Amino acid sequence: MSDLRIVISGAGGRMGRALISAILDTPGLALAGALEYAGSGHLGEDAGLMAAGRPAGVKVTGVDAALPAGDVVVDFSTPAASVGLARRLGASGTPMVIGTTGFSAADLAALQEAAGAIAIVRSGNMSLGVNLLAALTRRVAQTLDESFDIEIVEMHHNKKVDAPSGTALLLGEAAAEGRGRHLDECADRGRDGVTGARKSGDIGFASLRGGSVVGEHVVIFAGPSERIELAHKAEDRQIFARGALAAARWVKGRPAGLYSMADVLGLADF
Ligand SMILES: NC(=O)C1=CN([C@@H]2O[C@H](COP(=O)(O)OP(=O)(O)OC[C@H]3O[C@@H](n4cnc5c(N)ncnc54)[C@H](OP(=O)(O)O)[C@@H]3O)[C@@H](O)[C@H]2O)C=CC1
Ligand SMILES: O=C(O)C1=N[C@H](C(=O)O)C[C@H](O)C1
Repeated sequence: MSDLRIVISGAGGRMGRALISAILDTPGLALAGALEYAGSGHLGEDAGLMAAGRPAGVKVTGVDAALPAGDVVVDFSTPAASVGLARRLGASGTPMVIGTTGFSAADLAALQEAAGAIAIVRSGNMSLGVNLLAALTRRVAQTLDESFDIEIVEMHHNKKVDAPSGTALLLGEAAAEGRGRHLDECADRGRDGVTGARKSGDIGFASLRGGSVVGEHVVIFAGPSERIELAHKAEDRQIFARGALAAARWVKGRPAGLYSMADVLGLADF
């Protein structure tokens, strides 16, 4: 069988480089393109040298040169870039895996629309561990009543630009779903000053930033005289790269639609 040809969008970033390195190390996968924006200082570099210190024979290019050779596009860039790319891929029918976070409600609506034309897997976290944690969070939230307050604490490196993290929101959505609610109705995304007592049923978020932390999340169920904590600690970005590449294999040939990592990992009915 021929190799799956993957185009990486956001190629020069932390995740872009982790993905290129993983593709070069994985039999059955081929790097077909490495995409950056028009003014990027990486344009023209060999993507393999940039990411892994060994040539791949694929240059970092703009969108026009990068897209045509790919079976699947894997995108870890910025919300505006991801939305633009998803719209553009509608014309070729090329499926897409999106790991980017920090989307607005309007961005998410645009991705939903784009998924009318192509298959898209989108997840705020591509790792097996976090997606299992989300399934556990849904179960625990379903089991406990609202005398248990749900708080989600996350910590990331000091270069991260969005908060709460995409993972924290994914976990919050799982908790809200477990309670039969929608996160938009009950999220408390930041406290400062005299905020008043905590509202029962809210799902609270707190974000810490510092150093080189890859990504840590704790879901706290704080009840009367006892507390349950479910936690995940990412030690290496390769866990996200592995998940994204599994999603790339899975999404090729799927009908148009918006899919999650729970679909890819078979956790949807967990
Ligand atoms: N779902 C998951 O499992 C994970 C998701 N993420 C998310 O992925 C995203 C990227 O993270 P990370 O790699 O750490 O961030 P980086 O800032 O290191 O990488 C983003 C890259 O995208 C580039 N870029 C900017 N605009 C465009 C464009 N129009 N087209 C193509 N590339 C563009 C940036 O270039 P420049 O730097 O020059 O602006 C940069 O090289 C974030 O939203 C992050 O939260 C991260 C890890 C795991
Ligand atoms: O920006 C990051 O680094 C990460 N972003 C994702 C998020 O927003 O949750 C996933 C991971 O935690 C790392």
